[in-house]
Amino acid sequence: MASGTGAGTGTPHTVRWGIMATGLIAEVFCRDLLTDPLSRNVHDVRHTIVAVSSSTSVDKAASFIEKIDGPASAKLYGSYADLVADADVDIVYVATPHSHHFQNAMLALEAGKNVLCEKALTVTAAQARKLVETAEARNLFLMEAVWTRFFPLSIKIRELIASGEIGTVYRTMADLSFNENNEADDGTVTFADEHRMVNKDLAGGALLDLGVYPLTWVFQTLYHLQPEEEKEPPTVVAAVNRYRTGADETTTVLCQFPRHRSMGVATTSVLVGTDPGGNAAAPAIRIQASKGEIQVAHPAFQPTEFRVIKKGGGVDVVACPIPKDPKRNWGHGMFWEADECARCLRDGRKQSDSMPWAESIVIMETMESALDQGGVVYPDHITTDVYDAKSPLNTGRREGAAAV
Ligand SMILES: NC(=O)C1=CN([C@@H]2O[C@H](COP(=O)(O)OP(=O)(O)OC[C@H]3O[C@@H](n4cnc5c(N)ncnc54)[C@H](OP(=O)(O)O)[C@@H]3O)[C@@H](O)[C@H]2O)C=CC1
Ligand SMILES: O=C1OC[C@@H](O)[C@H](O)[C@H]1O
Repeated sequence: MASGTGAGTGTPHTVRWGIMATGLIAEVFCRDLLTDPLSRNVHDVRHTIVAVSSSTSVDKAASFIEKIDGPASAKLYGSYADLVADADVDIVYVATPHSHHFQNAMLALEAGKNVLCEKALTVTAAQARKLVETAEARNLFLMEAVWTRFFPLSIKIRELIASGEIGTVYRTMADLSFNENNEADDGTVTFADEHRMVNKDLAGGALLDLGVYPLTWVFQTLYHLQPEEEKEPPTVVAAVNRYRTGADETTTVLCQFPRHRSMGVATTSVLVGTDPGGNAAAPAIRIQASKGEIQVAHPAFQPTEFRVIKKGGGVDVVACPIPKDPKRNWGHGMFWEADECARCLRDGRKQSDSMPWAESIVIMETMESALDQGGVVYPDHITTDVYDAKSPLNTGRREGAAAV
């Protein structure tokens, strides 16, 4: 469902969020939760933050709620286990590094909580399957937080393709690359080796962090719209260049869908940029079809404009700005995925039609295959699919810290 829904249908359904981790994206997501849904013309759902947890300390949770100008009533926890035990929490937002997603999401599901988990859902496909099995067995909602799928822009593009407006889509090329080169141009990037973007202990690397977005465009245009019985996992051919930390720095993934004679090309890098001049001169995404193509402007994760180009001429430019709540002077676009979670919870749906479990799994399989082909090997303790409530990934003991 897009924005602009539910006007005049009575009291909005309010969802009570528990926030797991207090880093950068948790801050952005929570600021979106705190915006007034009416500022995006949403009338049927609302959000409230009832608890925040930090694995570092209660003080960090307190600073977080202050920083985001969040509700003083929110409970503050110094452990993820305390958060998932809170009876007032309807859904847990997991905002930890990739390495932690499986254990943290399991912690929440095992405690009977619904989960929205940041992308990439897990480090391995087996972990993703285990999360889905657990959610299904416990009758809980689970969704990978691929927020772009819930943008009105994405919905419009999926509708355009489904309506046949550009004919049959045969190829999608999508890129999300950040030029993070150091000024010395010595092949090193601005991230320290310990940073989650390049640190293998945190399942860093271009593909899991950025490449998941070009793959989202490949899948939402070439896979998602196919009839259920015709969906086929792609044949995956990948090339990977590894950074000095062993994580991938530049990765290209070819996805071939033989049944539909279509092909996706997803590229990602931390050494070159999709839009180096910052003027959206080249499209980040090209959805190429028999009667024309759709071009989507950078960045692939937060696009606000696309062009429909018909074979033989004719260009329509479609702007899809992200609404701001004037009272908070804020609007990032993550609220649409939160609205989707709220509607699923309200309606008793355990998975989203726009980001279904099976699709998160097939994308994880695709990324796993690409990383395998490129020789990227992550440490055992973050690739295991054996859940351990006492794993340091759940208790927050940092690498090298004394065992508790
Ligand atoms: N949707 C989007 O646009 C974006 C999504 N992301 C995704 O969000 C997730 C988090 O990224 P981001 O917020 O940038 O990361 P940050 O490093 O800023 O925050 C991660 C948080 O996780 C917690 N954490 C627990 N254990 C560790 C550990 N060993 N090392 C580091 N942090 C730990 C910490 O919170 P605490 O101390 O409170 O427990 C920390 O603040 C990733 O999955 C990333 O892919 C990131 C950016 C944008
Ligand atoms: O999900 C993301 O989107 C925005 C990027 O800046 C960030 O690195 C990535 O995690």
